[in-house]
Amino acid sequence: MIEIHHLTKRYGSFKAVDDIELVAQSGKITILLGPNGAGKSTTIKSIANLLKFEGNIQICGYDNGSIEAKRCFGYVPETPVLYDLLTVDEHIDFIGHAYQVENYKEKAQKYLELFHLTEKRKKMAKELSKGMTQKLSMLLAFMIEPKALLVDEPMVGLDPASIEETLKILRNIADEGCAVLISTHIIDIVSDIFDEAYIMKEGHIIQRIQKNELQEESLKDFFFELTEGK
Ligand SMILES: Nc1ncnc2c1ncn2[C@@H]1O[C@H](COP(=O)(O)OP(=O)(O)OP(=O)(O)O)[C@@H](O)[C@H]1O
Repeated sequence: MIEIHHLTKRYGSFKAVDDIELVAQSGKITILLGPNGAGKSTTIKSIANLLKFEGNIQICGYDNGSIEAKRCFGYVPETPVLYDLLTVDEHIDFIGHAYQVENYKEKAQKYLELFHLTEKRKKMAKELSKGMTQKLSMLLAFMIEPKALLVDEPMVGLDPASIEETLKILRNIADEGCAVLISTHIIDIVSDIFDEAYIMKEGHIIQRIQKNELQEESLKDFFFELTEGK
């Protein structure tokens, strides 16, 4: 579970995120939706403890700055952070050892196949296409079998088949008990798989809604009503 209480992030005097509350439950896909500049990435980076912030964030019951929290969450950033000169296999070895993942090669193999990266294993990160680097970045976060998963704009740069595969994987990961939190502004892609949505605008959470509360209305219509078509 990921719990955020009274999260505020200021850049100078500007509040990019203003006193938000959010809970991403284990076994569920929670989405953070909002127009450009709403504060989604700032929220995700605060959860990943990459930014200084005010408030309290717990991951799996631990303060997000603690080593215990770091061991239990995976993070897929908006722009993949890889080592240009390491191969796909070397990235897998590095993360497998750093997180002390048992049988990490087997776990990675499953995602290499699902993402059609098997024949790229000996390629350096700098030799991969943009979509392939995104897939490698996801593979590295998924193979540690996280209890909480932060995914920032995961579908940018992926082809339609890869988007479908990624959505299936995210659903499976949630069904195995992980708290999956996805930040995105592309509503169509997540409208089928989300369990709960938080809608963010100008640094505030303006609405929280469960999928079964939407009834006839689509998530997109609901979102546009709240954000005035942004
Ligand atoms: N390093 C920074 N310094 C100053 N302001 C920043 C910084 N990073 C983000 N901001 C501002 O904070 C606000 C929220 O930005 P953030 O990147 O969190 O939005 P977002 O919802 O992820 O947007 P997008 O969908 O465009 O990625 C924006 O007004 C942005 O200009």
